[in-house]
Amino acid sequence: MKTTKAAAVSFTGAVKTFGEVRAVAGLDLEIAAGETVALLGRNGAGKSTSLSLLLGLDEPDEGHVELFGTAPQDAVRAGWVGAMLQEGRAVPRVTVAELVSFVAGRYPHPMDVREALRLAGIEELAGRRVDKLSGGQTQRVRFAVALAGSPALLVLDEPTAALDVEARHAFWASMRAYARRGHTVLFSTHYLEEADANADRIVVIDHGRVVADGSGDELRRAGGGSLVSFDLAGRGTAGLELLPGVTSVEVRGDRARLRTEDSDAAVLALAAQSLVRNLEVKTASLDDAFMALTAAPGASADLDELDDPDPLERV
Ligand SMILES: Nc1ncnc2c1ncn2[C@@H]1O[C@H](COP(=O)(O)OP(=O)(O)OP(=O)(O)O)[C@@H](O)[C@H]1O
Repeated sequence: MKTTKAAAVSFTGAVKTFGEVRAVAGLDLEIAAGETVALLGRNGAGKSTSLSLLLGLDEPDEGHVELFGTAPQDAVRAGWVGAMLQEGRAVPRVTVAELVSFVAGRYPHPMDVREALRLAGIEELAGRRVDKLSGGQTQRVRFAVALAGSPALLVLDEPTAALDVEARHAFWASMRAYARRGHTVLFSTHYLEEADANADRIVVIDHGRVVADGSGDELRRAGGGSLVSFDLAGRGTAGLELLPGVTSVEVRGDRARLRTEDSDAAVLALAAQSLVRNLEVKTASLDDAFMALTAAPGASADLDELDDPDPLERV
């Protein structure tokens, strides 16, 4: 039964196992109605499986998943949910407008078809056959299909994966416009900057459970702290892990980098040991924080990768 108080999305101890693999391993997550939430995680972290549970495409082995206080299948059947998934075969021989109209017709309070095409940026494709489109065009048709029912909850699995830069900007502008109307949006992505710019909240999952949940700034603080780099000039690394606030020590060639929660105290301690050659202090990026939050215990990060991230910070 739908109540105004119920969360839009609620995972309680959800588990989904495939043979030996615990794809979702005790997921607890609540998303309030009206929130826009990004789901981040490395390849295989469990994002798509979590979205399948949420959409009622799969059942959890343990725990519960609810949408608006009811079972996912019931919420989907009631027309409260629209989804854009990574896969899905194109329907042959129908036009874009026919497909979007067909989907809209299955919802109780659909969006005007032209409005859905406009929001997805594909008005000019209305008369084109859906099985004759490019990858990016197909992706935007999927977005129009997800919007067609004017759903209270919009679920988007890697929505910008095949889009060029201009299409990405247009997509996020439309997504935000839709969210501003009071709808709940949950999207998964590998693009940290896109998550930071377009979500109220970022949920990081790793090995099938939530490892961080907050705004981009909160994640930077939780996972990153500050990075203090300097030349070792032949000196060893013994004792560096004991300096104030230091949570990790990485060494590449003759250069060391400390991740620390107290960069001022760490720098003073380094100065006392005359270890301030080519000293550099910077706040961790969201990319750094993400890698720290999802790194396997004992894994060492590649300094080149951290110092020269992809402009879009894809993870
Ligand atoms: N149907 C399935 N059968 C067997 N294993 C599966 C199945 N679906 C997912 N898995 C495994 O479960 C784990 C989680 O996969 P999932 O697709 O949910 O991750 P993801 O975070 O969406 O990854 P990506 O970013 O690569 O899309 C992986 O180890 C994957 O190989």
